Amino acid sequence: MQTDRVIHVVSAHAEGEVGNVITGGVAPPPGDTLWQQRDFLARDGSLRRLMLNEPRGGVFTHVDLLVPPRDPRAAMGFLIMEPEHTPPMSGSNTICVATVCLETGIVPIAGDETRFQLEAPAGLIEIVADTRGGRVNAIEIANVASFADRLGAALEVAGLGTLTVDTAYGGDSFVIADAAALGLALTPDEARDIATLGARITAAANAQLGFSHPREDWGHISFCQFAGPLRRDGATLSGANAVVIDPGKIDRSPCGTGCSARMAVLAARGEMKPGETYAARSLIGGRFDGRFTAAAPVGDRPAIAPRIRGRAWLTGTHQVMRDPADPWPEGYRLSDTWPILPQG
Ligand SMILES: O=C([O-])C1=[NH+]CCC1
Repeated sequence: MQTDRVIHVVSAHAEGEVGNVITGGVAPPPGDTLWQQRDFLARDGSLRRLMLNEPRGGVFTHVDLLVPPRDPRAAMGFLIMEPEHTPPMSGSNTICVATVCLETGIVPIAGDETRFQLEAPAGLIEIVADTRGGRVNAIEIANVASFADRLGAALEVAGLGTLTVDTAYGGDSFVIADAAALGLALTPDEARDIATLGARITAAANAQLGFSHPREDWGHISFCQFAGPLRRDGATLSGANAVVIDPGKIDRSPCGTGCSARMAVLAARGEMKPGETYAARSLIGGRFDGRFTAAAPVGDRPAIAPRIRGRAWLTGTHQVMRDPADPWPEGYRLSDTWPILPQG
């Protein structure tokens, strides 16, 4: 056996969405802040290609790199690599990272409930873990401030005509379209169509609407979220969503940043009040419980402080290697399983 890399990975999924965690073998990227480290990973791309390209990964995977935190209140920092983007924050990835940290002892379990902080490029994320019985039963995260950007914007999409969409930020940026208006029931058999359509809507939204965070250097729309109908039962709104991740695959979880963005839009429309919850379902039946805890303005922009609760499970440990004689040292991808990113 020959290898010039040994990267230690604990693999996991959160409500169905893969979030593999690099626990060793990779030096922290250059940068004085996690955002600068994030920038480096996004520009350099070599770690993403090694871990997410075939034969070591695939368009269905994300990988999270543990790094020393910069904020002394955080137990650990982490950098998120999705198939195309290196985002400020991600709900399913945070739940995977928190679960891996607890179940491998990086963060000690402290009785029935374990509280700690993680640091993402977007900032400190409070973690409340249900650790009854000495294992992780669920993770609740206090996500970053989330806000609606545009409500009821017109969007021209070739072959579909003019859609009415919302855009919002929930730790990452979304264009949100009404699933029913597009004839989508959000059932698993629609997955390929949803993924293809969603990638086209994201590209059109970037070309026609755009996004700019008032504080963060985040100037594009990352995802299209198809929002299913909501049913209200007292203080709880229940419904499905499907979030399409560039270059065109569906989040198997209900998408924590997507739920946060959707709650921000509901709040902006007066359709959700502080203290109410959003029980979100994904195409495979994964569930996140979102809670609109309070208003949390971002500068002069109305915003909410969302919390997301979900479960993750470990699926294995791996030592990722690279043989110097491998003719594909950074792996490979083909559009039959890794779609080509549509242009606007
Ligand atoms: O839960 C989340 O926010 C996400 N899951 C995959 C992409 C973003």
